[in-house]
Amino acid sequence: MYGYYCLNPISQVGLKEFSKKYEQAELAEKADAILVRSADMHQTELAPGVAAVARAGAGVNNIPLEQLAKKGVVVFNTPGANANGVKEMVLAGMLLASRDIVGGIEWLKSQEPAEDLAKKAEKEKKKFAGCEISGKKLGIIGLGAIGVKVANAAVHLGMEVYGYDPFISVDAAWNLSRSIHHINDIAEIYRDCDYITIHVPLLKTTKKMIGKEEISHMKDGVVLLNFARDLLVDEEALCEALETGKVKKYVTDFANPVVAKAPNTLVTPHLGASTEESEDNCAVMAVKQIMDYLENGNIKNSVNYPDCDAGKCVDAGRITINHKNVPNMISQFTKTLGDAGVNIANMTNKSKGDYAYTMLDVTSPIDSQVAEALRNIEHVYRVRVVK
Ligand SMILES: NC(=O)c1ccc[n+]([C@@H]2O[C@H](COP(=O)([O-])OP(=O)(O)OC[C@H]3O[C@@H](n4cnc5c(N)ncnc54)[C@H](O)[C@@H]3O)[C@@H](O)[C@H]2O)c1
Ligand SMILES: O=C(O)[C@H](O)COP(=O)(O)O
Repeated sequence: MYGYYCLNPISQVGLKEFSKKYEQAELAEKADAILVRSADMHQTELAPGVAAVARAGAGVNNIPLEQLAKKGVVVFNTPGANANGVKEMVLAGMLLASRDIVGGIEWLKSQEPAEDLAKKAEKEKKKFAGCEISGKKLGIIGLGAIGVKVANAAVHLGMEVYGYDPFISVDAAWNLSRSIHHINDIAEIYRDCDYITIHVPLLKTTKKMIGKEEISHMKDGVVLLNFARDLLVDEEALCEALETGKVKKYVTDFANPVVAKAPNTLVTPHLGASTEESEDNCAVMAVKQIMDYLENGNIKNSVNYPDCDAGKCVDAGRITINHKNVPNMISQFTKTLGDAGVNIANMTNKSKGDYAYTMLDVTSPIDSQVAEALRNIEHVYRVRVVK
């Protein structure tokens, strides 16, 4: 039996994908795999039995990826599974920033339901008027799963769309509508766009990427949307720009004390992926990835180890090794197996940055002594006898 533990509530549709070989552990220490959404895992000490963490979602800044990689814990996410949910929120955000729809609704709620209400509303409506998004210029920073969907939808809404992503994937590029202007210099987005939306991961290199300098290059009255992570924006600089009207509206999915008291800000409580569909999609993908990893050792959509797929094991045994990406590891593995008289039928080795993963299918069952000998090799983080 395998055990899983959920650090956040995870969609039942996803959890039902677990086969009979799985049960929900009462304690995280008893689990082979952890499922998580936005819970902060940076201070969480995982038990040695935990082999995998699956983030049912995209952003992994809540997970200590390096630290877990060094313990041989593979961290997965679910790329694209909640992208449509976020896209719809971004479109709603642009519309809410363009006319004072929220203000209008609140005004009406505050009125007595008197006979002359319709007349009064006609008189007041100019206070809540605004502009249309059709014909306006939208700049998208980050053309991944979400950025591409926002770009294509905005084209259909009549916007002129400018996209910037120096690391765009081939898949994302293929999915992008041909009418999107591909921008190589982000300054063009700041200079020309009426609406700017950010869809990049929070990394050391992207933290506060929108600061005082960047805002100063933006058009007066720009609308800034942030459905990615709050720390991407220097919110002190942003508040100044909101006060002066340089930024007309800031639409963000991330509540914090700074934006909560800032003027001209529309804050939603991290709702981007909170739809039935996105929650189900993410959970299903996360669960499938965990099962394939625990049962077969295959890695798909990991963010700290390379993807590696050897299919189902048809030989007598399969052993997987998480290790540092340094010279002379494979020769030590093959020597250890060779010395123990174990014949290798198939071998796959992949690396990602400092970390590597080796899958070995062997023609005789692996005993615990051989596994222990592999564990004792320097720079080996984890050895699993999968079969
Ligand atoms: N509000 C929500 O509920 C919600 C939901 C999903 C994702 N997110 C956030 O949105 C982010 C993006 O999600 P995604 O699914 O599109 O991820 P993704 O990995 O598919 O796309 C991210 C894109 O950003 C690009 N990028 C990285 N650094 C860049 C830079 N400096 N400049 C321009 N582009 C850069 C990458 O090349 C990639 O194409 C996530 O990391 C997460 O933080 C928020
Ligand atoms: O990165 C993500 O996928 C989103 O921020 C969604 O987070 P959530 O799963 O906690 O809603």
